[in-house]
Amino acid sequence: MSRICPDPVLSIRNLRIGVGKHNAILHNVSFDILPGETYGLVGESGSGKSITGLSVMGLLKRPLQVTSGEVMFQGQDVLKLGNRARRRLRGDRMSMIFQEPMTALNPLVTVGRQIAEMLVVHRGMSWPQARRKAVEGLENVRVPSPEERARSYPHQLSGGMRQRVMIAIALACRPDLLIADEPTTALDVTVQAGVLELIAELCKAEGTAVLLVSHDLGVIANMCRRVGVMDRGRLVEEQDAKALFENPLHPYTRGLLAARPRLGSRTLAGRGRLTELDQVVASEDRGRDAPTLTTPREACPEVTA
Ligand SMILES: Nc1ncnc2c1ncn2[C@@H]1O[C@H](COP(=O)(O)OP(=O)(O)OP(=O)(O)O)[C@@H](O)[C@H]1O
Repeated sequence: MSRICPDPVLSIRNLRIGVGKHNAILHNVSFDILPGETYGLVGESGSGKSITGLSVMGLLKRPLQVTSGEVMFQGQDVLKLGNRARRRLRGDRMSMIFQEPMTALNPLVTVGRQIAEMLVVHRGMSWPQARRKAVEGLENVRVPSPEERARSYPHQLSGGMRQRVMIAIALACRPDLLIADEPTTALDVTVQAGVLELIAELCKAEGTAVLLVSHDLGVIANMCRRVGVMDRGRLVEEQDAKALFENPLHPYTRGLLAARPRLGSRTLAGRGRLTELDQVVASEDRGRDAPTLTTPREACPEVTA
């Protein structure tokens, strides 16, 4: 029996990004994301994860620019679209959650209005209708007292609540692709797991594909079906998450895995994020040494400098 493989929602082909036209910092990156799939991009700081996500959204800022390649979104090369067409896609069929919601939220506008605005702009709803939907959106992301919170300004909410608002904005128009760039890195460990679970649950319910950018292998292991590993602007390995953690092929990936925090002799990757966080919190409670961290290159000398 033959299986029908759906067309990818996102297909990046030989993407190169440079500082200006010549100084390449992303080199021929290619990967696909299938509808409803959560794909993880992992790698050290500066490896090129964020600029990959930003280029899909059309949010790269000068001096960075795409110098060659294709970013096919639902069969259309978004790099060939004009600014207006890209703005129409953003927030509607593709959206993004950033690490620090305060930089993405408008501090002068209530959160309810910021959610409603997406529905007015992209769905043509009236303001009263969009406002009702915004309250529903806040309820969906489990913001308590959503009616009241809709009238709050971002600074009146906690970091975790602000990130939930960002998720409500990003998912308001039921996008086909969500790019989540380190969505929980800025949050307390106690709220990180809840926010990740929320993203996973809502995207699963809507069939939204997710590009999850993270340096945290525990997060990637818990959330993603497939994983791409980035090292200095190159995608050096791509595997199913389970296979990657059990049998990493590239020396850099082996280094990355060896460099992850360890508690005692047990490794953390491949186990639930909640379990990992529980262990970290428990070890801190007991006043043990914090997990030791090394860089992948220190941990795995095979990796070339
Ligand atoms: N505005 C910019 N001008 C010049 N170089 C930049 C700019 N923004 C990013 N870069 C460079 O692009 C490379 C990739 O950066 P990117 O932010 O994508 O890394 P990352 O893997 O997401 O790391 P992090 O998790 O720290 O953000 C880095 O070498 C960085 O110095």
